[in-house]
Amino acid sequence: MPKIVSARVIVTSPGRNFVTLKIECDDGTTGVGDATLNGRELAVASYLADHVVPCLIGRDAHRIEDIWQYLYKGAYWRRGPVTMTSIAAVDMALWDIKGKVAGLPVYQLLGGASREGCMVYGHANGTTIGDTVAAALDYQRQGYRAIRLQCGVPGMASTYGVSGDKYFYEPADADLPTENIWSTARYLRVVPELFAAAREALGWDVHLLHDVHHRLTPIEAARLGKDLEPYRPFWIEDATPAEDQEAFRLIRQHTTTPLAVGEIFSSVWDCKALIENRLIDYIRATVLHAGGITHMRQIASLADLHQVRTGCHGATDLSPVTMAAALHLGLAIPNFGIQEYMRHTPETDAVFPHAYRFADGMLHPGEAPGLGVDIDEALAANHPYARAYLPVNRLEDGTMWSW
Ligand SMILES: O=C(O)[C@@H](O)[C@@H](O)[C@H](O)[C@H](O)CO
Ligand SMILES: [Mg+2]
Repeated sequence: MPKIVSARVIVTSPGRNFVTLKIECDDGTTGVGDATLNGRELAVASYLADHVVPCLIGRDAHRIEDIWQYLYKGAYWRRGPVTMTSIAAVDMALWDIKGKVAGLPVYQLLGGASREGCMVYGHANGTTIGDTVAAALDYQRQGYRAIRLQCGVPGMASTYGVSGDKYFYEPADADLPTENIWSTARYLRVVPELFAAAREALGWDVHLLHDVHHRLTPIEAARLGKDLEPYRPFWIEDATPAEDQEAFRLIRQHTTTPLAVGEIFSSVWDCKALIENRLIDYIRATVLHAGGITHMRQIASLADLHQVRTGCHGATDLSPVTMAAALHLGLAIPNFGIQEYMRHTPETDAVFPHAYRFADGMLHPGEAPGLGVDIDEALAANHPYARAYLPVNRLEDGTMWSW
């Protein structure tokens, strides 16, 4: 059995900050796990290096479930994004090792392929509705079957999801949090206009999605859901702050627009009520912040019992290691829905060479043994960490709001 002899935490910043755990066994096999928590990276780096790594040395790398339980129950202070992201990094690395030792891609260890590939959604954004629709047409031309639409709000200097760059969106943007100003009234007027223009230009054979990004009250979210029904969105995401699980019941009572939530969830306990009461249609938790492949598979199984499908988070602050692990899981589970694919920059891809490939609107993890991704440590060393924060949001009167 492969015994763990070392585990290193690698912090690198090829355009944005990433934290990666690399585990090495006595037979030379290595495995990688993503440990990136956007805006709080060093908390996880320390949790791993100072508290988890000492407990890993000497353990049997094949005992993934036992190590998961040891780190989860052994922490005493269970759950939360720092703990579960740290456990996730160990878990991903151990699945990577197991696949390499078996000579199989991880999806084969999870039951084999349940589909030809994982449908992904691209990110069309623009300052105006016209710019956003033009970007969406470009994604459609590239073969994307699903496209997220985010546009500027007239009268607002900035909003979530709209960047100066057509293809790459990076929310962590400053050494201290940028302060944004928000107006729900202005926003609620522009999104239905955006979807009407998009349907007019793109037609009906493409899925259109939108991320509300935690900013509406339940009744405002119900309003948006109703207003978008004529345009058949694939989903609206994070319609209201996710921890208020009961709020989704109110939204459900008013609209048939599908609801997605969960990228900030870190365990099954955060979403159990939402899933069991069928208050959502897609669960957005993913392997990085929700405890790795081992725990995300549990969440997906619970979701499957209630006809909830996965729609895993896949923003640029989740490294290619997470994308690879999510695709192996997404290929294998019965209730895969869609995978977010906010493409990384070439600079990031160079540090994280990977086997997954885009074709025909889908990503496939590839056939390399393990996860099919690695970290180029020499290149990683060229990109020193630079503190960066996600923005904060205030209403026009200065009230602190969700970003
Ligand atoms: O759906 C999404 O991709 C967003 O919610 C993310 O861009 C999110 O803002 C970032 O991952 C936060 O770090
Ligand atoms: Mg989101």
